[in-house]
Amino acid sequence: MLRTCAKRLRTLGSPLGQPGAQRRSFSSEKFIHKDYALPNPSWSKDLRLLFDQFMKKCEDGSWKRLPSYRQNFPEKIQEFQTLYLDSSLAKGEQHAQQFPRSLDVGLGFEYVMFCNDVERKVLCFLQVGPHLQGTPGFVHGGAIATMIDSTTGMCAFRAGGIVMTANLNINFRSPIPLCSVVVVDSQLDKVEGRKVFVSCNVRSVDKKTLHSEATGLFIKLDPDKSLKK
Ligand SMILES: CCCCCCCC/C=C\CCCCCCCC(=O)SCCNC(=O)CCNC(=O)[C@H](O)C(C)(C)COP(=O)(O)OP(=O)(O)OC[C@H]1O[C@@H](n2cnc3c(N)ncnc32)[C@H](O)[C@@H]1OP(=O)(O)O
Repeated sequence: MLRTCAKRLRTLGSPLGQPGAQRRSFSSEKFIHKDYALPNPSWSKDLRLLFDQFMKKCEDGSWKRLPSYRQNFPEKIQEFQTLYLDSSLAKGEQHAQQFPRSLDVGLGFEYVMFCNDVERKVLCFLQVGPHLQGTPGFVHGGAIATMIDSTTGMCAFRAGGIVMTANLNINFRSPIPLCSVVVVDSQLDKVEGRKVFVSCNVRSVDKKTLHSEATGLFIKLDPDKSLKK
């Protein structure tokens, strides 16, 4: 698996074999507003198959592919600031990027999310790159938690608007091989006032292996309480 992964990355001209190659400029509009939830040469056959299968399901409108950018659009940041922050945008934050999109193509998280708002589900098809290693040959638990947080967070966001994670509870059942593809499957359980409850599991593509199970509690932000910085 790792060998196939390294081969795909070499085709990409990835920095894996050439230190310093393909470094991005932070200010590059091209990278910031590029939709990363679309196939690129680092995607394995498994990831492409899942992508194609769900793009077909999008045709009748029941499922929707969610685009994904490295940086939120300025108007979204402005809206968030106006509603929830009491201080001005700090210098460093002008270059802030979404954490799961911050690694070079193919090396970290390669993923696409699809949502079904009637079933209140968000699925994430995820390929875990070689820079996400924890135990040799397997994915770091923090990397798994990141994508569980992002997928359940998106599920909560679609139901409740702007939310923050208050609690994430994960059982790691079996390790995820590095460079494999997994399915992160999240489901909205209930909404109680400002509390949004979501559950999630992570399985292999053939569904035979349960890698992780999780529950998340998200709180809808209260515009009357600003977040302190
Ligand atoms: C910039 C633009 C944005 C636009 C977005 C656009 C597109 C993107 C869309 C989607 C992507 C989503 C993907 C991202 C996913 C990543 C999300 C993260 O990782 S977030 C970072 C980690 N989380 C924190 O750092 C939170 C730290 N905690 C807090 O700030 C507060 O505790 C907060 C906001 C969560 C709640 O604070 P309170 O003051 O508003 O609310 P209180 O009154 O404390 O709680 C409300 C109710 O919730 C319960 N509650 C709160 N925390 C709880 C907990 N940990 N366990 C159980 N219950 C809890 C309380 O007991 C209370 O319940 P009772 O109403 O009394 O019944």
